[in-house]
Amino acid sequence: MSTFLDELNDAQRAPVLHKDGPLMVIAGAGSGKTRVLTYRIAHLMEQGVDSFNILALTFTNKAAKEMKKRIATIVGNSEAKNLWMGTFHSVFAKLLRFESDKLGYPSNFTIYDTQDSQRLIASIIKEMGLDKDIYKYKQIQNRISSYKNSLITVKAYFQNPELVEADAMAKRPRLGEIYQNYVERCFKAGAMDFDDLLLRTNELLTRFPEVLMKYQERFKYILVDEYQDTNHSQYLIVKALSDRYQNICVVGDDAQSIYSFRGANISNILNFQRDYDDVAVYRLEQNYRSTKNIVNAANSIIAKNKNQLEKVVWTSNDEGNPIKIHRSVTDAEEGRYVASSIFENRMQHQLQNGEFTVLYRTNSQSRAIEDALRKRDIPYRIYGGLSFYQRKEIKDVLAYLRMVINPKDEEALKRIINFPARGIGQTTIDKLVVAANHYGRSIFEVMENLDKLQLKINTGTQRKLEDFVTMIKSFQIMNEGSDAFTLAEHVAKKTGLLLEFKKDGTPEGIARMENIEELLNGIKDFVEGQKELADATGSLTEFLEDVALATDMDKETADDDRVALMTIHLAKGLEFPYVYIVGMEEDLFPSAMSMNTRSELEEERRLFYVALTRAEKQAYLTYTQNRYRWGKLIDAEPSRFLEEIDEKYVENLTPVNDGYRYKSMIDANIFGEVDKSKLRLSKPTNGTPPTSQRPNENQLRKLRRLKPELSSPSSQTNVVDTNLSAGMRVNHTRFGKGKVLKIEGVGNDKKAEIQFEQGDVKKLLLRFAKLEILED
Ligand SMILES: Nc1ncnc2c1ncn2[C@@H]1O[C@H](COP(=O)(O)OP(=O)(O)OP(=O)(O)O)[C@@H](O)[C@H]1O
Ligand SMILES: [Mg+2]
Repeated sequence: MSTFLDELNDAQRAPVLHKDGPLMVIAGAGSGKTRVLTYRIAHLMEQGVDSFNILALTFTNKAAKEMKKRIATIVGNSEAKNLWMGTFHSVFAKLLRFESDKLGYPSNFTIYDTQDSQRLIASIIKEMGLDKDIYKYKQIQNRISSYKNSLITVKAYFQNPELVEADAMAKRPRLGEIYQNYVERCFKAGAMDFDDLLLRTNELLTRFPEVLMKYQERFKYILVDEYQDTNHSQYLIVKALSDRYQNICVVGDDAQSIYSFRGANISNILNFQRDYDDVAVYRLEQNYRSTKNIVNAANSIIAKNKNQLEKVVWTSNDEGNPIKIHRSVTDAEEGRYVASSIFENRMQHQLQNGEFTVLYRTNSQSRAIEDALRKRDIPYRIYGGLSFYQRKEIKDVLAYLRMVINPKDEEALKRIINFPARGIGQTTIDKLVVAANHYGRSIFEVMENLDKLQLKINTGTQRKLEDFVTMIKSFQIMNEGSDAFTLAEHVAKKTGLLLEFKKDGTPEGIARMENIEELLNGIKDFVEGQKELADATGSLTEFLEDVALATDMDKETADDDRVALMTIHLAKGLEFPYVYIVGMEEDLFPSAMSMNTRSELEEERRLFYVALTRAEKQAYLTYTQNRYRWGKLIDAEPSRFLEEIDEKYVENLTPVNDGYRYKSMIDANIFGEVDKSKLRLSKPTNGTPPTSQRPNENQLRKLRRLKPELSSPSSQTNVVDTNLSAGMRVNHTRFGKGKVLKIEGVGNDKKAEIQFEQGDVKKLLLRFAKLEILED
C-alpha cells in the first residue's frame, strides 16, 4: 500500500477507501473534501480502475489542473493525463464535440460567451423593433439562461401558461419570441452558449439511449466537488451518467451553497440520499486550514442559519489572532488601510504578495482597493473582472480565428466584417442579416452567394464583401496545413489588426498590440502543451474551446507574485494565509438585493462563511461609514454580520466610541476625497439612497421567480419594532444603554437616533438593530 494514504486522517481515509456504490462526503470548510476527492481518484487508479473510466467535475479548471498534478505524483504522469477532469462546462463541451452531429451541430461549433449572447440578444431586440428600455438585453439574457438551466426549452416555455403570463405581466410579452429567435440564430450560427453546453448534453443523453449507454460505460466512476452548487441541468447529467453503475462520489458543504442566483439548487445535496440506493454518508470534522479563532468565529456565524445540516468543525491548529475589525471614514480610506496593512504584514512576517487576498461582495468595490495598492506599489491581480480573453483586441483576433473554424459564427462575423475598416457599413450588414433570416442561412452563406441574390448592394460594396469571403477562405486553407500558432500569427498580420493598433500610437494602442503578442505567445504555449496530451492535437478548435471556457483564474502563473483581488463567489474552494474582507456594510454585504426573504439572507450569510473560511492565519473585516454608491455618497451602517460573530474571536481596531464622527471630519475637510457639494446634494435624510436609485428590485425578484423557495409571501426577515418612540430608554447588545432622540423614516427604512451612555450618538435601522426597551 502506498504511503499517500498516510496523509489522511481516519475520517478522510474511509471515503477514499470506500468500494463501489454511491457515497457522499458532507463536511465544513477546510476539512479536506477536495483532498478526499483527489486521493480517492488516485486510490481507484491504484486499485486497477482504468483512468479512462474516471470522470471528475470541479468548480474551476484550475482546481482540476491542481488535482491532476497531485494525482500524477502518486500514480504517474502518463496515467493521470487520461483522466477526464474539469468544470461541467469544459468536460461537456469536449463530449459534445464528439456527438454534436446527432443534434444537428457541426463538431466545430463555436462557444458563445456571455458577451456574445448579450450582443446577439441586443440585435434581435433591435430587429424586432422592441423598446430597449423595456427589453433590456442583459436581463433578457439572464432570463433565458435561467430557463435553459431549468431545462425549459422554447417549446416548454410556450406550453407553460404561467411563464408566458409572468413575462406578459412584466410587460415583456414577446420574451418567448426573443428566446425562440435567439435559439434559432445560435443554431444557425453553429454556436452554443454556456448554458447550451449543459442543456444540449441533457438533450443528447435523453434522446439517444445508445449515446447515454456509451458514456455510462465510459465513466464508470464519477466524482463531483462542490456538489452543493450544482444546478438542475448539471444534476440531471450526473444522475443520468451514473445511473448504470452508481459509482458516484459527491463532496460538498450545504453551508457553502452560494450560487442559487444562478440556479444552483441546494436540494441536490439534501436529496442525494433519496436519489440513490444505499448511499454511504461520510462526515469530516477536522479543519486543517485555519486557526482556532477563525474556525470558531465561522462556526458562530453559520449557526445563525436555520436551514442547514448539523455539522461539527474543529481544528487542532494554533489559537491564532482574533479577527481584526477596522472601521474607516470613506471607501478610499478603507483601501489605504488594506494596502498599508498588507504592506506591514508582508514586511513584518516576510511574506509574499501571493499570501494575501482581498475579497469583496461586488466587483465595483475593487477600484478603491486597486488605487491604494497601486499607490503603495503592491502588485495585484484582479480575478473575474474583464478577463484577458474578453478584451477588445483579443476578441477581435479570436473572432477571425472563430470564422476560420466556423464561418457561420454570426457574432464573430459582425465583430470583424468591418474591423479593421474596409468600407462595409451598417446598412449593408443589416441587409445581410435580413437576407440571412429570410433564407434561413448564415450571414456568411449569404455573402458567398451574393451574385445569385438580389440584395440591392452596390457593386463596390459587393466586391468588398467578396474580398472578405476570399480572405477567410484563404485562412481556412492555411489552417489545414499549419498549427494554431502559425495561423494565428498570419491572421493577426494579414488582416491588418496588428498594424491598426500600431498606427494608433497611443499608449492604449501599444498596450493592445502587446496583448495580441501575449495572445500569440499563449497560443504557442498551448500548441506545445497539447502535443503531450493523449487525446488532443493542438488544433485551433481545441485552443478556441479552451479560451471560451477559460476564466482568468485559470491563467495564473506560479512565478508571478501578486495580491489576489476577487469576489467572494470566486474564492470558493481557495485558501490564503491572510484574508481581507472589505465593505462589511448593510446593503452591501448583506446585499440590498438579498434581504427580502430569509433564504436570501441565509445565502448571504453562507457567503460570509465562505469568505471567512478562506483564511488560514489571519482575517480582517473592514467597513466604512461613507461610501460612494450609485454615484452618491451615502452613509453606511456596519454589517449585521459583524455583530453576529461571537465577540470572543474579534478585536476592534477602531473602538466604537472614539468620537470618530464623519461629520466633523468632513467639516474639517481632512479627507480630500469627500466632495462637500456632493455630500450636501445627496445626503439622504435616512441614510439610504432614494428608492428610485436602487437597483430595480422588483424586476430582479421576478427574474428569480423560478426559484420555488422564494415564492412564499410571508418571508419578511425582521420584525419592525413599531412601539419605539423618542424619549424611551433602550439597551443595545453592543453599544449599551441609551436614549432615543428621534425616530425617522418609515417601514423598512425606519431608523432611531440614539444617544448612548458611552457618549456616541448613533442612527440605527430598526429592522436590524437589536434593541431592548428598558422600563424606567
Ligand atoms: N489530513 C490532512 N493533513 C494535512 N493537511 C490536510 C489534511 N487534509 C486536508 N489538509 C489541508 O487542509 C486544507 C483544506 O483542505 P481542502 O481544500 O481539501 O478542504 P475542503 O473541505 O475542500 O475545503 P473547502 O470547503 O473550502 O472547499 C488544504 O490545504 C489541505 O491540503
Ligand atoms: Mg474544497
